[in-house]
Amino acid sequence: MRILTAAQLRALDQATIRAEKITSGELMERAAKAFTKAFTRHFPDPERPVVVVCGTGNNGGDGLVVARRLKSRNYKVSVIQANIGTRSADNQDNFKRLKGQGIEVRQLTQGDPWPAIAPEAVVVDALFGTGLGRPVAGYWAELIDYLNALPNFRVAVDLPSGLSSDGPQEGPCVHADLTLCLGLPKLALFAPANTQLLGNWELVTFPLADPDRLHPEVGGGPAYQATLNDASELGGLLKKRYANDHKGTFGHAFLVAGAFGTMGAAVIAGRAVLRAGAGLLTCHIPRSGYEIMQISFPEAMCKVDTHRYHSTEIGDLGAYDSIGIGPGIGQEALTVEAVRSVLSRYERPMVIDADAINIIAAHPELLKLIPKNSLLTPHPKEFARLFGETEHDFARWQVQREVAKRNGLVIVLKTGFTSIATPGGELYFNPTGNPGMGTAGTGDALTGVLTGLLAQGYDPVTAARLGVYLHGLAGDLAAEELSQEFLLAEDVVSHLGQAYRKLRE
Ligand SMILES: NC(=O)C1=CN([C@@H]2O[C@H](COP(=O)(O)OP(=O)(O)OC[C@H]3O[C@@H](n4cnc5c(N)ncnc54)[C@H](O)[C@@H]3O)[C@@H](O)[C@H]2O)[C@H](O)CC1
Ligand SMILES: [K+]
Repeated sequence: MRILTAAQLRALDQATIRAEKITSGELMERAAKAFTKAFTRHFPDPERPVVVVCGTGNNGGDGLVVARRLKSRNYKVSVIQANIGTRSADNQDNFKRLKGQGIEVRQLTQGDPWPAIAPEAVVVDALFGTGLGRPVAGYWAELIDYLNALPNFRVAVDLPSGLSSDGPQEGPCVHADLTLCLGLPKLALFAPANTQLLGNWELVTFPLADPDRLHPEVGGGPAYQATLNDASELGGLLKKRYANDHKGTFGHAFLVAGAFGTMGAAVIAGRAVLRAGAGLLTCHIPRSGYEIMQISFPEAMCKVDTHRYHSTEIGDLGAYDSIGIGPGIGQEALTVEAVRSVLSRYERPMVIDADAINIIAAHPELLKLIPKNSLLTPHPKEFARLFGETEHDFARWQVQREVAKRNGLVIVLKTGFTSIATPGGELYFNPTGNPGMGTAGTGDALTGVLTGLLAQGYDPVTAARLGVYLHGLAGDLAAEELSQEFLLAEDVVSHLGQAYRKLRE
């Protein structure tokens, strides 16, 4: 599913109107109908009052249609009409259509005292959407502050009013508890800095033209800025398994992980390699980790380092279909040389994580040695160490894209909505995962999953998109069953099976 800028969304609306020979009013009706359906799912009790706060653009127009539709379902709905500027045509039409419906409308003009809102009412925020042209100021900014100070549950239409859809946040913004985003996702939904403003967000879909056909109309560049990975597309990327397939078919993975005191990282990542479906796994570990590995994870083969506590000399790599390097390896001088040697000798895409990333950050000349199309999986701090600090989420995505393209790498930036930048310049966002996965070892599990997918012959971009999705979905299924608080990395790994099953459905 494509992620569009506000300008691209406007062009898409026009393309839809032309292609389907409908009016803009009919498109607004579609959007508001889909919103109302989602809203009534969240708030099924029509007795609970709903106050729709409408602006004068099309976001306000949506709000007016929502009010009319809720009324027809017998909801106790009223409207506060904020007279911000000139009404859009569809706002005007729908304002007229409210007459005679028995809906109370209160007018709010600059300077008026704040309207009273019963504390149990759900406030529907329809002041501004994607048409926001500048930060909200003056009286209307104070209205936003007033709404934010109320105890009411706030549901945003499309976006919380005041939110910048395509760039860093400036100015006041409604703090929504729930955002029902219309049509297609906007970049702002994925920015960690916006988490508090958006509350939970959901996408409310309705038929729109195909954005991939927009190109000529938005003038140059791709007609979308990023893509949200969805199950229907990813499910189709899963490889089929055939009756005569065997261990060899699914690849031999090699994992360089663990050191004295961090052997758990090797165990977790190793399990994830095989649970993701690789045929064979060899782990390179320091001598003191040998028993730990063999006892806790008998399915793995072990290559033991000459050093008791660290990995220092890594042997022949020719036999392996994929390599994962980094979890728990530490940053000893001898380990730095071991990493350097693996990067220079291996010629296929590999997975680079954790301490291997920190080693590369401390020795930037290593960046050039990374085999093309390898996967790097930094979290934000590791990303900053590698590629520098950025001012905001949007600048970081820009840097992520540039470094992925320039170095021919797949960069997996691990956040709430993990982003994946590809050597071809694409940016993908992942929708699965939950805060319960913020626990020791889940990153090691991701490294294992990605290494396991590469071993099976998935191309690196597909491996990244699928691996991040499956890992997050496994975490979601585990949290559903066990609660977020209880979750351990091993629960994520042990739910990979259900995640595969669900994705294949
Ligand atoms: N395909 C869809 O998803 C559809 C979504 N729709 C909704 O339309 C809005 C966008 O509507 P638009 O009229 O372009 O803009 P807004 O209503 O967001 O607000 C614009 C309005 O406000 C003025 N304005 C802008 N910034 C400020 C400011 N800082 N202070 C004061 N006034 C400001 C501006 O001049 C306009 O008058 C989208 O979000 C959806 O909710 C449609 O229903 C069609 C289908
Ligand atoms: K809004």
